[in-house]
Formats: sequence, structure tokens, C-alpha cells
Amino acid sequence: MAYLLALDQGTTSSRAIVFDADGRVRGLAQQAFAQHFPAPDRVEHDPQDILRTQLDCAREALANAGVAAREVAAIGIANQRETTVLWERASGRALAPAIVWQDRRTAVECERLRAAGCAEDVRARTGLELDPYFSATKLAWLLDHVPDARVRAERGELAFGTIDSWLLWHLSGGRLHLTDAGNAARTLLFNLHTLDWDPVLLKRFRIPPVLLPRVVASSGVCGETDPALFGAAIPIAGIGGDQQAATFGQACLAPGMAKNTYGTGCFLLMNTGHVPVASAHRLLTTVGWTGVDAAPSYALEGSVFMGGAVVQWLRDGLGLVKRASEVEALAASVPDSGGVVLVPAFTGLGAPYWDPHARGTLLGLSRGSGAAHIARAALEAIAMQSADLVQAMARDGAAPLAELRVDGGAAANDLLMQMQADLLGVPVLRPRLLETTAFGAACLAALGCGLWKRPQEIATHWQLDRRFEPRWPAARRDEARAVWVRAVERARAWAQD
Ligand SMILES: Nc1ncnc2c1ncn2[C@@H]1O[C@H](COP(=O)(O)OP(=O)(O)O)[C@@H](O)[C@H]1O
Ligand SMILES: O=P(O)(O)OC[C@H](O)CO
Repeated sequence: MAYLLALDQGTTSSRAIVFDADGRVRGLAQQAFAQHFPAPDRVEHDPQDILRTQLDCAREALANAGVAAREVAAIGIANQRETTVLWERASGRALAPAIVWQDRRTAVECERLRAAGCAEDVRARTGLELDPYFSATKLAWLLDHVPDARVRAERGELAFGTIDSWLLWHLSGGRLHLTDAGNAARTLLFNLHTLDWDPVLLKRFRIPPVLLPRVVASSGVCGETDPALFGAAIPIAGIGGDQQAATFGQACLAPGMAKNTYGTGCFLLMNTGHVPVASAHRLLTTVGWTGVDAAPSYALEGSVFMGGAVVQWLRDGLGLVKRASEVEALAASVPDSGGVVLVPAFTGLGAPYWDPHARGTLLGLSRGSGAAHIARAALEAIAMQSADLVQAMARDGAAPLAELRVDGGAAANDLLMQMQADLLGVPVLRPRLLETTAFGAACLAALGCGLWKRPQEIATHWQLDRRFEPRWPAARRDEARAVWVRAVERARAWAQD
């Protein structure tokens, strides 16, 4: 039997899963790692923590599965995207903490570039917003603030990478400096149309080209692991940003199919086929994957910064629940939120608003409001933000959504999934395997190493757990949406000054 090892390097934890050739989970390991918030607008990870936890998980998952490295046909990597690492080529040592995708320290620089009239051109080239979310301004910040970094970069001593590149470098003992087009497409430095680094953008963001990884196919053998790591060299045959990987793992292979992942944030991606569809409503156009069909696949994406993280805040910030899973019973103990609306713009608002100055807002409180109403409002906010994305996609002329496939930690919440179906007016489909990100990475690797022959094989492994049917009439939906729109207006631009 041949096996696949999927590495899922997420924002709050590293995971590894061993799948067999029929797509069944054989072994799993997960390790959380420290989140660092050195200032209100900063979020950092220690790149060494990322590496250590990821390698530990890989070894533990193999041990749990009772699988030896030589039995693994290929490794697939899925990773938190945009998070930026700068390291020294000679030693493989990171020069500074990784700047995480949620970090807003470069908001002012993005504003300066927008004021200089760059946003439209950047959008046309990259499909992205000029927002601190993406890697380019984070990398420029590192080059400007780490002592000697810019000179050393110019001399070719340093390497830049998103987390896929950082892992690949160390998995290969420093031999591979690579990324895939899906990850590259999140940097603000990559041209969606030429599928290569864009010289105009490199100049605009002041990035020396010598820092950049080589772009390879998302699915295809790109190298192998250092034999010292797992006891034998393992081919590496899949690379995907975690949201792209989840879209692949959800078998959203045909244009118009969409998935939403409810993790720390919410990420809704719709496959648009082999053409990049430009958004007029501030969604992102992104590369899905390459190397699967002759032409690359593209997606329209909406990214919400606070998804399941709202529930973490109820737990850690307010102490309303002890565990995230308890929020469902608390919210279900009241029939509605009693007029309470929470806009969780704790780190600004992502798509379709892109307002780094919006802040969290709790509205409609009365003497009767209690913890349960706030919990319910928090779940509604997650569903409302996702509905904003679907609405923007419809306004962009996307085919009406027939169904939404869901995954991620918070998709386990039945009440939230029912709210989502009610608010969208389409069925929400939850698969049995919620680890679709890791599964997608395994699928990219299985096809990349030739273990699987056709992408359609993925669909044969996708199994339904539960289908949530919409129950609200359109009028009720519109009413609820109108209240939400008013609440979002109150939250916007709050921290402008
Ligand atoms: N039953 C639940 N209801 C609502 N949210 C939940 C539930 N279980 C977990 N979560 C939330 O889901 C998130 C974890 O999901 P996960 O997919 O592991 O995230 P990530 O990959 O971003 O680290 C956390 O933010 C947590 O608060
Ligand atoms: O680690 P996740 O699952 O929260 O995903 C993070 C995204 O890739 C950020 O764009």
C-alpha cells in the first residue's frame, strides 16, 4: 500500500495527516504554537516554532499510522498564506519573526501607495487589494527594519518565502527555494496573467528579485526530503495555499463550485475555471492550482479576518464559554439575539469592505441582553460576513450559487451552519472529513506523483455528513441583511484617527 503525507501548516497549529491511497485517514497529529502580539496591530510567529511543530507532527502522524517513510509515495504541503519569512541562505536561520497575514503594521504604507494612485494597477496585475494582508509590504518592512537586511538581500545572501517556501527549504536541507503559483499569487508581487513575478511590482514595493523563490506547479514532483529527516527521502509532489488546497479537497473542480472554510478567519473560494475573473466588488482574483490540467485554475475569493476567532474571543476575552464547542448550546438557549448585533471588525474588515480602520462594534444592547444573546450575535456575524461574500460574487456576475461546501473547525457548529443556509437561501453541505485542507494537499501530491491519474478521483472520496436546507423566506433574509448592513456602517472607519 502506498501512502500520502499531508502537512497542513495553519495559523494557530501545525497538523499532519497520513492518508492511504483510497483517501482514508490513517494517522493524524496536531500541535498548537505560540501567537505573539507585540503591539495592537502586530501578529507574529516564530518561524522555528512553525518548523519544529510541523516536523514533529509529520513524524507523529507517521508513527500513529504505523507507516515508514519509504512507504510514503509523496508529501503534499498546505500552508497559511501571505505570512512572510526572511532568512539567511547560508544558515537557514530566520532573521526576524514571521509577519503573520493578520498583521496590520503596514496599513500606513498601503495608504501611502493608494494615495499615490497605485491601487488600480496593482489590482489589474495581481487580482488583489492594496492591503497589509498580503506579503509585499510585510517583506519591505522587514528589509527596512532588520539591520543590514536590504544590503544583504541585494548581495544575494537572503531568501524570502511564504510558509510553503520556508518548509520546503528546511524539508530539503536547504536545496529547494520554491513556491507554487497559488501561494505566489498572494504576495502582491506576482502577475496573474503572465504567471510570473512582476518586475513593475518588484520595483514599486522595493523588493530585490534575487530574494524570490522559483515558481513551480502546485501538483507535480518538485524535489524530495532530506533523508535524515524521516529515515528515507520522500518525494514532494503537492504545494497549495491552505484555502486553495481546501477548495481542491472539497472537489470544487468545476466552475461555479464554492467552499467556505470556517477557521480563524472565513475564506470563501469559488472556482472560475481557467480564466481569471476580475471582481468589480472588491473580491480577490487568485490562482487556484497549476499542474492539474493543462491550464491553471483560478478562483474568486472573499477573505473574512474574524471567523472562528470571534468564538475564541467569547472564550478567552469575555469568558462566556470554557470551550469553543460550548458556544452552540449557549447561543441556542435563546430564540434570537434579541436585537444584539456584533460586527467583529477587531482587526479591521476584509472583503468586500477592506477597511483596516473598522473596529469591533456591539450594537442593540438592552437591559434584557445577556451572554446568550451575545453568543448568538457572534455566530450570526460569522454567517453574515460570509453572506456578504456570496452577495459580492453574485454582483460580480458569478453563476448563482447552487450549494456551499463547508469545512474548518467552526463548521462543526450545526446552529451556525443552519444560520448560513438560512441567510444564503442555498443548501450548506458538510463533508464527513472536515480536514479538507490536508486532504487537498494529499490530492495535489497523489496526482503530482502519479498515484492518482485523474482529478475526478477526488470527487469519489468526498462523502456527505450533513446537508443544511435553507428555511427562511426571502423577506426574512432581506430584513436580517438590512440590519447587518446598518451595523457594518457603524463599525467602519472607527479607528481612522
Ligand atoms: N463548535 C464550534 N463552534 C464555533 N466555533 C468553533 C467551534 N469549534 C471550533 N471553533 C472555532 O474554530 C477555529 C478553529 O478552527 P481551525 O479550522 O482549527 O482553525 P485554523 O486552521 O485557522 O487554526 C477557532 O477559531 C475556534 O474558535
Ligand atoms: O490558517 P488558516 O486556516 O486560518 O488560513 C489562513 C489563510 O491562508 C490566510 O490567508
